[in-house]
Amino acid sequence: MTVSRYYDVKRDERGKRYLEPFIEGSLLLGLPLLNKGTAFTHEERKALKLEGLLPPHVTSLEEQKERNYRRYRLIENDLEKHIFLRNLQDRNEVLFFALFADHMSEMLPILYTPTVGEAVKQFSHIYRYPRGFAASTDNIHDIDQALANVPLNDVRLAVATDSSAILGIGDQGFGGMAISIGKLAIYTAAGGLGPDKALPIELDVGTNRADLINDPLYLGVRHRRLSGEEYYAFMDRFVEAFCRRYPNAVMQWEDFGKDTAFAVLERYRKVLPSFNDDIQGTGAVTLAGVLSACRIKGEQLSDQRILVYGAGAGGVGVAQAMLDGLMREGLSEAQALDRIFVLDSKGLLLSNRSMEAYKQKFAKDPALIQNWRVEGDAPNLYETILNAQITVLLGLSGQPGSFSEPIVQAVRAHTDRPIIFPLSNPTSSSEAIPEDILRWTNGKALVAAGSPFEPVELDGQVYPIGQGNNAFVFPGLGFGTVLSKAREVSDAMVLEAAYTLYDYTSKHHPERIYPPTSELREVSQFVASRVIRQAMKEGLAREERLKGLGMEAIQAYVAERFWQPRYLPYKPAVSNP
Ligand SMILES: NC(=O)c1ccc[n+]([C@@H]2O[C@H](COP(=O)([O-])OP(=O)(O)OC[C@H]3O[C@@H](n4cnc5c(N)ncnc54)[C@H](O)[C@@H]3O)[C@@H](O)[C@H]2O)c1
Ligand SMILES: O=C(O)C[C@H](O)C(=O)O
Ligand SMILES: [Mn+2]
Repeated sequence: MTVSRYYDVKRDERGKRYLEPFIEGSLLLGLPLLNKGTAFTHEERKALKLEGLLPPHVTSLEEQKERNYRRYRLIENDLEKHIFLRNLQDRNEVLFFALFADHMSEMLPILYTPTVGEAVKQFSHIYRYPRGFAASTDNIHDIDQALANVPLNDVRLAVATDSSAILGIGDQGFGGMAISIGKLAIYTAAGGLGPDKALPIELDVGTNRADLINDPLYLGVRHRRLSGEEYYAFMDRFVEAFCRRYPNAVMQWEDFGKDTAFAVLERYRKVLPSFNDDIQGTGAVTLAGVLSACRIKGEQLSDQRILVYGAGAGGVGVAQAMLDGLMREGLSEAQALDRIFVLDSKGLLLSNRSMEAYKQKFAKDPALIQNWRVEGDAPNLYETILNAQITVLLGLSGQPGSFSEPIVQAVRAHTDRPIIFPLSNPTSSSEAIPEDILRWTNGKALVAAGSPFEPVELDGQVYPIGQGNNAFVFPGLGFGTVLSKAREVSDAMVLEAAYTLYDYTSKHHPERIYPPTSELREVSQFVASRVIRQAMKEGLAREERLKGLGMEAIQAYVAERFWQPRYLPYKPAVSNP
């Protein structure tokens, strides 16, 4: 099997990798995985029939980066910057990833949250060039044929969304493809996954947005979303065909709304190694951050009383992670549940009202609130904070501004150093602005947010704002699963990712809640290594080469396989005289 229909990656006598293309001339310049642009050497130009098609001067990768970075810096609008970088990715992937790697913290908010949210919304209007795989109600009946058209033969990790709950901006129809593309760009830039091993996928089952369907430029199928049996018939067909085409691939489910997220995860997690980023990745990243905040406070997680605001994929995933963390500190499940309070749009979850199955574990016995002072049927956010003496407030509601000053002061009534994480994305959905929380609490609150925020200056002191985003977990979790060839992504592997992030932060940044995003690559390598070790411990790893390796050897194994943005030399199959 070759890596792609259009080329293969081989090793020479000395073990050095090179590209063997099956196409030549201008076709090569049109494929972003093969194109080097002006960096093709004179020898390569001759051998590949590129002479005359490129300017005479051969440019180095460094010079190409410089040329593009200069243009990039002249663009003022973030969405235009996103479009510029995406165009570069669609022209020349090595150059794109080399540039991204050099400017990780600067470009992350452009390629990923929050600007990717705008790219999702505008997808059909800013569209330029195809990328990834579009499964839809138009091709699901010939899905094997459609998948056979994908030129990549060795996909190891796919990110798929049905676009029903993109970030906090809801149903986005076909536009969700931009999220799958964005997540995979991080997998390559920070997670070590080769771009030829990655496949972004949009599962276009329709949209319930009339404005999209009525937009003449809209690129998705024009009907309401499939639901119920029809939806799962679509998903079953897709998953079966995907496993036939890519039997070695791991799947990351992304931005499925609460009505499908839990069901899809459970339905397929033993069919193919897979995880839901919003449930599991978010749970892990939040647990790591709350543990770090506790360390800064000089307290234990079990000293806290935790409120999770929002009970969808993110909220329930976070509540479960808190439960796991509390039990690791020695609490029984019942004791741990006593410290966790989950609210949805109707208020505190109470077991005497009907609710979706995935919420039920966190619902409280109504007897608990008998002596609470409450005005409506169920305690609201403010009432729960006061009555339950909350010390940790976690926002996964997508409700901007819901952590107002009275809410934050209510938490402060129970602790001098409240832990407050408005985790909803993009920036416009954040439950609060970190600067406000710090001002309201005279800098005492321990704050992290889902979207990036500039450091806050208050009374001469500078507070960096950690980014509590699953980007600190999914690249390492996914790449570790790929490298270990794990049969499944177990709950213990996800939890291991959380403690790895926590350990990394404790060691390298003891004063911070999360590391700076410039260290995403280091974090991801460490997470991948410990996820591999955990998969081995549980007997899930199928990679023979890992047998008997200790932690140091596993780390070396990961580092060696970490994809680097460097041009490989070309050696055409038919040698030229
Ligand atoms: N920081 C991160 O890494 C991260 C990860 C996942 C999700 N999130 C954020 O969490 C938010 C929700 O995403 P999701 O995937 O859980 O979506 P979802 O559709 O699965 O769930 C949304 C939930 O929001 C809650 N909600 C809605 N209105 C509310 C209200 N008025 N009061 C209280 N709760 C209300 C409901 O409980 C609902 O279930 C989004 O803004 C998303 O960006 C952040
Ligand atoms: O995409 C992000 O920035 C994080 C998370 O997956 C989300 O849905 O908000
Ligand atoms: Mn998401």
